[in-house]
Amino acid sequence: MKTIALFSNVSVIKVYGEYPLAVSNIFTDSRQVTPDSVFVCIKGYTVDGHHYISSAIEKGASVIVVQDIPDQMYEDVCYVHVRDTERAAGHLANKFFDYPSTKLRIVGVTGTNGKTTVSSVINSVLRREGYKTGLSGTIEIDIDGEKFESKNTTSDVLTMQRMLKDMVEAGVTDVVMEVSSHGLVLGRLAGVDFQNGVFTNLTQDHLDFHGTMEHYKYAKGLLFAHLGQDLRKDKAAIVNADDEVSKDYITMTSARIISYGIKNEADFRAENIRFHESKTSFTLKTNFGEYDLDIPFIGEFNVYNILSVICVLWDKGMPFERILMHLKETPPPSGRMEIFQTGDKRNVIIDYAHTEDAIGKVLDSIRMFSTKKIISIIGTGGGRDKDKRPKMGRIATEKSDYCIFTTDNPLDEPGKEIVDMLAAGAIDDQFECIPDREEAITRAVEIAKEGDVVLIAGKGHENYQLIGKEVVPFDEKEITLRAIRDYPLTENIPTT
Ligand SMILES: CC(=O)N[C@H]1[C@@H](OP(=O)(O)OP(=O)(O)OC[C@H]2O[C@@H](n3ccc(=O)[nH]c3=O)[C@H](O)[C@@H]2O)O[C@H](CO)[C@@H](O)[C@@H]1O[C@H](C)C(=O)N[C@@H](C)C(=O)N[C@H](CCC(=O)O)C(=O)O
Ligand SMILES: Nc1ncnc2c1ncn2[C@@H]1O[C@H](COP(=O)(O)OP(=O)(O)OP(=O)(O)O)[C@@H](O)[C@H]1O
Ligand SMILES: N[C@H](CCC[C@H](N)C(=O)O)C(=O)O
Ligand SMILES: [Mg+2]
Repeated sequence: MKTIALFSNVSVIKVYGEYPLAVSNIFTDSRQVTPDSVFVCIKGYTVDGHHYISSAIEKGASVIVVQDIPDQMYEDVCYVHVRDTERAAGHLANKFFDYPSTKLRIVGVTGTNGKTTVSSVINSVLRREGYKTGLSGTIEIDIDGEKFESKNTTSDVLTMQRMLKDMVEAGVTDVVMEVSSHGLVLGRLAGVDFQNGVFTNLTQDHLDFHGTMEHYKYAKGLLFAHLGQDLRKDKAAIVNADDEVSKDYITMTSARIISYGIKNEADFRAENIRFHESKTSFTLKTNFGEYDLDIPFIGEFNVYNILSVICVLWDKGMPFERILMHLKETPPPSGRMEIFQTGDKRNVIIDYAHTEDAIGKVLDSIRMFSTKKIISIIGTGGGRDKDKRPKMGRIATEKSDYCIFTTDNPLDEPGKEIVDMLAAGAIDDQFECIPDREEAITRAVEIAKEGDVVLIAGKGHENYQLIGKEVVPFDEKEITLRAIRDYPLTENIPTT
């Protein structure tokens, strides 16, 4: 692309040297740089991209975008000084990849919990119906069935625009994207033209990053601001009528509003909900009729998730009977309330709950069909929102019969510190602390009796533990099966 054209929308303070006629690519990571490309220096939380200018030039970068003017400048290299390199990266990426989001119908899903579940189900139903789709979120990036690793729930602005361009080239028409609060405030979604914004819920998480719930609420609201005020584009915000915060989000957009809920009045409302061991039934009330529905999901929270899915699919114009037909047969994504078939009479559930709200709701759901004891394994990540730890410990002890507090990606934080903070919230002494997660799982299986439920919370689909700087392979299913073999039930006396 012509360099002058590429920079036409960027607020440039000064250009040192001359723009080369054209550039071949853009990067924010020096390790990926290829010849004749643009390298944008981003000041990160860990390092400053300006430190990698030499390395980017060695790899052939011909334009360097800086926020701080370097002491030494090489001849033959063009330096572009801007006020904010992160913002510039958003403009450059959109321009370079030719505004791919405007060629796609994009659904953005935000909220503290439920984003992966909702996005995955929307994507699966659209595919079953024959749409060519793209999915991006916590578990993976999936372009019409081809899967790629996803480093973040919402990718950095360059990965985002490159991914959307790849989706356009693959013939994708509809995209479902998880939108994290970090993604919204860190400019990762700059320029993304959403057709739908979905709000699941807002409860405590990520206060290490956002500081207060008010800032966290505002961050998620930015998705609805992204939907914009241009009424020539047909856009809809899909909000949870039972979450107070929806009122604030409605004021942030002029898009059409579609609401769903269970308690309050809503366009799509679930009534007469019946919970079963491996499915949930309810009556869906709409302005155009009532429908009975069975979904292969457990828990009231999943009724909310599926209601939001219905709103999106309906807004896309999918025939209603077909939506309902597909939903009967579309399972949850991996590691979300997954009943792990071990062949043993101890029941094991693998779930991704890592907030107070999710743990409480998951335990309530299990309690609804479980007549024996619930043993929960609860952990949190190192360095993250420390304030949520005692709250997670409290709700877990309140709603389980026994808890084992452990680690879940401790990073550089000592495991003991993490488990002690979880235990600080315990309401009784029915718990123990085992920082080593493998030992914690083994212990839970060892003490569980026939019919008991072992809930392994926090990691869901993750097949690793982040310890220090290491990514240690960690397979909860393998560990569980080993524990079942090492501690067979016959040695246990069944609970009465
Ligand atoms: C706090 C945070 O968001 N950090 C993100 C940030 O990392 P960072 O600021 O540490 O980056 P850095 O390592 O300092 O690097 C700065 C710059 O130097 C460049 N660099 C670095 C090294 C090098 O050799 N050469 C080089 O050019 C980097 O490419 C980068 O441009 O930029 C990285 C690249 O975009 C992100 O992957 C990283 O996410 C980390 C992994 C992370 O854990 N983020 C979490 C907090 C997060 O964003 N979570 C949300 C989910 C929340 C939810 O689910 O609700 C998410 O969307 O994932
Ligand atoms: N609507 C909901 N309300 C409360 N808890 C939920 C809801 N949906 C799912 N959960 C719980 O939260 C966990 C995470 O769900 P999911 O992965 O769908 O959310 P997410 O928003 O994508 O999370 P993350 O931000 O960590 O990627 C689930 O395993 C379940 O325990
Ligand atoms: N999206 C969540 C993932 C948490 C997953 C859990 N396994 C942990 O590491 O705490 C976050 O960024 O906090
Ligand atoms: Mg997710």
